[in-house]
Amino acid sequence: MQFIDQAKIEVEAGKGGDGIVAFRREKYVPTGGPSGGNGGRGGSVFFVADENLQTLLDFRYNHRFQAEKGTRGGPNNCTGAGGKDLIIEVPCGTTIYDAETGELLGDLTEPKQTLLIAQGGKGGLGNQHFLSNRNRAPEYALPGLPGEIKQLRLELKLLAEVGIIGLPNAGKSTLISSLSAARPKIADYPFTTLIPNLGVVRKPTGDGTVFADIPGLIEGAAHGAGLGHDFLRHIERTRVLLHLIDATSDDVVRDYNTIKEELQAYGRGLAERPQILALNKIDAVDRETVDLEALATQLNHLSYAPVFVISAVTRTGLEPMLQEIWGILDQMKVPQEVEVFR
Ligand SMILES: Nc1nc2c(ncn2[C@@H]2O[C@H](COP(=O)(O)OP(=O)(O)OP(=O)(O)O)[C@@H](O)[C@H]2O)c(=O)[nH]1
Ligand SMILES: [Mg+2]
Repeated sequence: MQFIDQAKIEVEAGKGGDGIVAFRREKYVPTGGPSGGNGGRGGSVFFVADENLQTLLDFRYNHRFQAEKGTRGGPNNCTGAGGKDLIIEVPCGTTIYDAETGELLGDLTEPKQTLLIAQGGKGGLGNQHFLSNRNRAPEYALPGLPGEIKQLRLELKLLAEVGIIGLPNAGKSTLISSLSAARPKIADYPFTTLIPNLGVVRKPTGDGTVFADIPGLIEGAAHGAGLGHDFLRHIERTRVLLHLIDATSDDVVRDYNTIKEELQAYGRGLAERPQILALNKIDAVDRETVDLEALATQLNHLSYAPVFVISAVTRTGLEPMLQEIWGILDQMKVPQEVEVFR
């Protein structure tokens, strides 16, 4: 499922260091020549594509980026130190526009791909540079030039990795808001008028993973009922399905099967996508009359998928469920080692 994540930032390259006015002062040399060094170059700003980043979430908290200034020139013709370049890491697939003109500045698609975005200012020339036959003692030097400043708009097509599915009212929207505090700013994807909820959930490693709450799954969705086709097409691009089932329903097995049949009817491998089940709303279940353990076991036998019992409202049981999801996603990233028999 694709969405567009956006961020607006300002980058400023470092100003060049000023050139200085100085003269040689040596023993027995009454009037030494000019010796003011040039200023150092200001640091530039670069973008680098990083395959471990998934979203532009970090830019929501950090809008302004500045590279280091160059330092002033020194006496004895010493050139000032250059400012350090600033490297900004962005997810692969980030497109960078000039926010003022709308001009496309670059598209970072490959890991480690680099783009110079704002050039550091040149250092100013020291007075030694202005020595001439006519002026043996120039009293002036040039200031460093300012670094480029740019207002940028970053755009990234987000891929939701985890799709939350289930019947209406199962608690999908509630779950996504319990799992994720921050939400990316989303521009709607052209072919749907309803925007599924997106949430970015942080892994223990700090990376963001995009979860999408996919509404509109009802009986007959695979044949186009409701918004079925559109949403099922979205799910095709997620890697793990989190199937939410209302534990207070009078027949959780029927509910599970309804969605399962829709996935099967749609085909294209959806029914075979790694899936985990979660019996939701356990806070509202009357434990006297409902045996949750037995229900979970029954669903597990039906689906061969891990089953968790959770409450999206009280946030019970969410942690182990997330652990399972991270495990599945990690396994999909790392190619399994293959044993070779000779
Ligand atoms: N007691 C309890 N109620 C819950 C829980 N999760 C969701 N609900 C309630 O269930 C109702 C439906 O929740 P939603 O999150 O809107 O469900 P949904 O799956 O997004 O529904 P649709 O968008 O219509 O498909 C709301 O009244 C929620 O407050 C839970 O863990 N416990
Ligand atoms: Mg909803």
